Amino acid sequence: MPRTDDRPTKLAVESVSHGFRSIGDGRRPSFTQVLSDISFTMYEGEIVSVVGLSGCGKTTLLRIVGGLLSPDDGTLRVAGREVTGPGLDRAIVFQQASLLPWRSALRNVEFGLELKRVAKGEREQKARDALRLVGLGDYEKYYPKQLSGGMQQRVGLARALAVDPEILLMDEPFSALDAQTREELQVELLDLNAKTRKTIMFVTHDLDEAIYLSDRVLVLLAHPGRVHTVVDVDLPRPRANILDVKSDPAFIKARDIVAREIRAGGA
Ligand SMILES: Nc1ncnc2c1ncn2[C@@H]1O[C@H](COP(=O)(O)OP(=O)(O)OP(=O)(O)O)[C@@H](O)[C@H]1O
Repeated sequence: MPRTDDRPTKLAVESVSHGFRSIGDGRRPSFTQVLSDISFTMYEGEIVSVVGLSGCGKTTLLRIVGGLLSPDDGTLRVAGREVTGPGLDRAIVFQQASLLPWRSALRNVEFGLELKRVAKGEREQKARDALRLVGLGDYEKYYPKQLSGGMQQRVGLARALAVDPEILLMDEPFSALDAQTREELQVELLDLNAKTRKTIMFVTHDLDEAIYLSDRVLVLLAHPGRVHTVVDVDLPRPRANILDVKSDPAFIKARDIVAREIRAGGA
């Protein structure tokens, strides 16, 4: 169960269940229960990773929290308010940045602010600040095709941050990047979290990434997806560089526990 905490609750997921109906190829329609009775809480400034075997429902859960899917049952609260659909209080970063190719980096970051109807001058300022925050202050005029994969993902992150969401939802955001760029972005995400105190839900397959980034790791079991356990990561913040952290006994212990819990459920 999630530990209690003095910090304000940013996200409360209460008894969420969801299934998909498929209208198969001439056969009888079927229903698959994908998530069952999921409950957890995230506190302000926390990074919580969601891990579990492929198909256990991590992305489905993130899409429900993002309001892209309506759960069959259960309730979601963001900063105490019940939410039933998408909103600018939650921003999602996917594996691909999906930038608009005809817009510069700055204009891409402005996109969410346009939806929020922020006036032009303020929009540009906020977009510039967000680009600076992700280390791309000098690249505002560049178009997506002129940027590397890592830089495009940074622009996607800036676009999400610019609207100043309560919660950042990240679905394997670094998994398409090479190992070195991935590590750079992990370090930058921790730095960003320290500067902005954003609450971050982070879906990943990579246990090292989950432990390095997170305060807690939510382990889901499959068929149907359900919360098996929540593992606390007992590493201080700010975190040292990845190599030092990975050799820290607390890192090794947390990684072992998470790996064991995933296997225990998958057996
Ligand atoms: N739109 C959909 N229609 C029908 N079934 C779906 C749909 N989306 C997901 N599923 C099924 O729900 C289950 C969970 O999928 P989901 O993508 O959430 O899992 P995941 O844990 O994120 O997987 P992975 O780790 O492989 O990305 C899978 O069995 C998948 O086939």
